[in-house]
Amino acid sequence: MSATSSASPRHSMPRDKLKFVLLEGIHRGAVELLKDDGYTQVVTSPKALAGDELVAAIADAHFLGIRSRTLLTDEVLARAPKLAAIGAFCIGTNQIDLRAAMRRGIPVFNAPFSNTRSVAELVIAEVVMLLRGIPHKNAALHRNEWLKSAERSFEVRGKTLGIVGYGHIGTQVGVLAEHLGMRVVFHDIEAKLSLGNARQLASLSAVLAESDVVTLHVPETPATQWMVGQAQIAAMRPGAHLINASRGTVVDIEALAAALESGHLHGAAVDVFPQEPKGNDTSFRSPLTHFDNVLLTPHIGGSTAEAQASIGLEVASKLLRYSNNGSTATAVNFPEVTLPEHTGRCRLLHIHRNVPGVMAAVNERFSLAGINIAAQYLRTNDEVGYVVIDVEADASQVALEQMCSVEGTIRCRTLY
Ligand SMILES: NC(=O)c1ccc[n+]([C@@H]2O[C@H](COP(=O)([O-])OP(=O)(O)OC[C@H]3O[C@@H](n4cnc5c(N)ncnc54)[C@H](O)[C@@H]3O)[C@@H](O)[C@H]2O)c1
Ligand SMILES: O=C(O)[C@H](O)COP(=O)(O)O
Repeated sequence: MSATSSASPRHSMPRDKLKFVLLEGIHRGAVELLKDDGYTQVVTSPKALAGDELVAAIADAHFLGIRSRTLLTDEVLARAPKLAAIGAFCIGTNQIDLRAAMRRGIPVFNAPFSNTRSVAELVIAEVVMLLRGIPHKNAALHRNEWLKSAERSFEVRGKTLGIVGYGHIGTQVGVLAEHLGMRVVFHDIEAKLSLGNARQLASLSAVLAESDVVTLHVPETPATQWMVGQAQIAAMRPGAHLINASRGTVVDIEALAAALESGHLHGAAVDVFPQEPKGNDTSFRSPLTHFDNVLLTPHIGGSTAEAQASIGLEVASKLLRYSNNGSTATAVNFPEVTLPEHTGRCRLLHIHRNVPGVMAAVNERFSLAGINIAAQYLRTNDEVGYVVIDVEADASQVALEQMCSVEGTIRCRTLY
């Protein structure tokens, strides 16, 4: 495969010349899958990189794998000219400038539900722990203080769980909570099919007012940034608990700390933070470390053996499929083209600006050069078009040159 600009069309590169860079301790199963498929150049790092270190690491990478902590801005992408695709080995893709990647002709793939169950199980465990007051009692006992008491210790049965963001994780949490006998209410910006006896309420404030525990499962977007601040926490029931395993920017930590300090909230569980360390060798600071009644976890909602193994295979497979076959199915920022095998033919991939005349120019050039198009697949969005063309193998060089020199080309490459 080669990812080229219109100025320098090239033929396919052998798999062992293509470089994968996998950051943030991506599961070894991904590395094995890539190597088994002939991609021998796989460079790994256990932590997230930033600044010059990141730029140096991806300067000659064809494929990049990250998790939630590597920030891929347009400036960073501009310094990775060979980058053909990005794999987010997680659910969230807010750490990537998706539009910038699309404009550079780089599809982004993720694992939309491989760690869903892991997050849901952690949240359910936290609901039980918080309602029993375990974080506080556990911390006290570690200090040799014996707090045998039923004060502020409750069963979850019959209590109300408020879910904000009723998507993959939110629905799983709701189902598990009902199995424990909880009442489930939720808020989502979309009308959602309620599972079990869950009820969608009209507003966030209605959920806050009705819930003994509120758990957040929204993505990071402009609308969810700091969506739970002083006013929203004040609207929660006195003695309620807050759980955040979504993104650190969803909750105003200072407001949460103030509500814990005043006793308005009886506890919280927080897995994600506005600033998170890049690796395990960096120390962590937060106003929340001061509170015994707060369960703090280092963004490990999705960090189980099962989830990481599954994510490793899922996202590596998507990158392989794009590299070997051209398929962009399930890409989160790109026109999705699902393709059959192309045995015996040459496959040309062309990513272009979606402006009038590009496809006409491609087809006209092929026609003038006498190249027969065996199959053609096209998908576009507002800005970008992705066309895949199968031609007879002996026409591949001319076809690639014709296609890559069309005005509006962002990237083009060929597969065999
Ligand atoms: N802690 C972890 O390790 C961990 C693991 C996986 C995912 N996450 C985070 O959890 C988030 C949710 O994951 P998911 O798989 O359930 O996503 P999802 O896309 O399936 O569900 C998100 C839901 O939030 C809703 N939503 C969006 N904006 C909203 C708003 N402003 N108000 C109310 N609802 C809104 C959406 O309509 C959707 O139903 C991810 O985006 C990721 O940031 C964290
Ligand atoms: O978006 C996600 O899937 C979670 O936040 C997990 O991210 P991680 O892979 O960095 O743990």
